[in-house]
Amino acid sequence: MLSAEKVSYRTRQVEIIRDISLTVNQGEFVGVIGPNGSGKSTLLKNIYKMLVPVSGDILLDGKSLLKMSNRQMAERIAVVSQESEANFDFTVEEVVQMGRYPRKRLIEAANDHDREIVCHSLEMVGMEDFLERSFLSLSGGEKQRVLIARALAQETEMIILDEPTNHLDIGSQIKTLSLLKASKKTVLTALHDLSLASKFCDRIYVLKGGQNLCDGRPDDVISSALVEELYHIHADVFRRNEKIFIDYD
Ligand SMILES: Nc1ncnc2c1ncn2[C@@H]1O[C@H](COP(=O)(O)OP(=O)(O)OP(=O)(O)O)[C@@H](O)[C@H]1O
Repeated sequence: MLSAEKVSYRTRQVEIIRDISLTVNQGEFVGVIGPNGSGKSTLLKNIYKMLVPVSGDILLDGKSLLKMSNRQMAERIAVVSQESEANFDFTVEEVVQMGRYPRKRLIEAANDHDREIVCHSLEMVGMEDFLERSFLSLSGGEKQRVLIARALAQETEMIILDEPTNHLDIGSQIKTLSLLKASKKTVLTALHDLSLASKFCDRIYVLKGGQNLCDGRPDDVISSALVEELYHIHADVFRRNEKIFIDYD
C-alpha cells in the first residue's frame, strides 16, 4: 500500500500543496482530479520523488519512500510523467528498453527475455509496428503510448501516471485506461476528464487550491455542485445503471 501523509510542498516564494493525505491500496485504481493549477502534478511529483516535500512523508508498505534509493523505488513503481522525455534520438525499442534498467545490473545488455517484454508491452499499447522508429519522429499520442509501454515493461506492481490521456484520441484514451485497469496493477493517476475518472477509478481525490477538497468513490463525489465549485460551470450529473453521465451547459 502507498500512502501520502500530510504532504506539503512549497517553493521559496509560494506554497503549492498543503497537508495532502492519500492512500492507494493494492490493486486499486485511484484518480486525482482538480482544475488546472490545483496541485495534481506537484502532489504526484512529491510521491514519485521528483520533488521533496517540505513536510509529511510518503510510505510504501509502511516504509518511507523518501529513504529508498531511486532504483529500489523503480523496482516497485513505474512513472509516466508529463515531462517531455528524451531529447536524444532513441528508437522506440530503446525507449521501452529503458523500462528494463531497474531489473538489470549496470551495463548488462538486454537479453531475449527483455526483448520479449519490450515487444509485448508495445503490443499492449498498439505500437508494435513502431519498434525501429525514432522516438522524436512520433506524434504526441504515439509518444505517450510508447511511454506507457515503457512503464509496463518495468513490470512493477504499481504505476503512477500524470495525465496519461493527454494527446490521446478518445479511442486511445479508453484503450489505455482499460489496459491499465485490466493489468490489475495498482494505479494512481491524475485525470482531467470526469467521465473517464468515474468510469475507471475505484476512488478519486479532488484537489482545489493545493488542498484535498474531498475524496471517495466517484459515484459519491462527482456532482453538479462539485463541477460548479471546481470549474465554475454548470453541469447536470445523471446516474443510471451505476454509471455517471455529465452534461455540461
Ligand atoms: N516551481 C514553481 N514555482 C512557482 N509556482 C509553481 C512551481 N511549480 C508549480 N507551481 C504552481 O503551482 C500550481 C500547481 O501546479 P501543478 O502543476 O501541480 O498543477 P496541476 O493541478 O497539475 O495543473 P494542470 O491541470 O494544469 O496540469 C500552479 O499554479 C503552478 O503554476
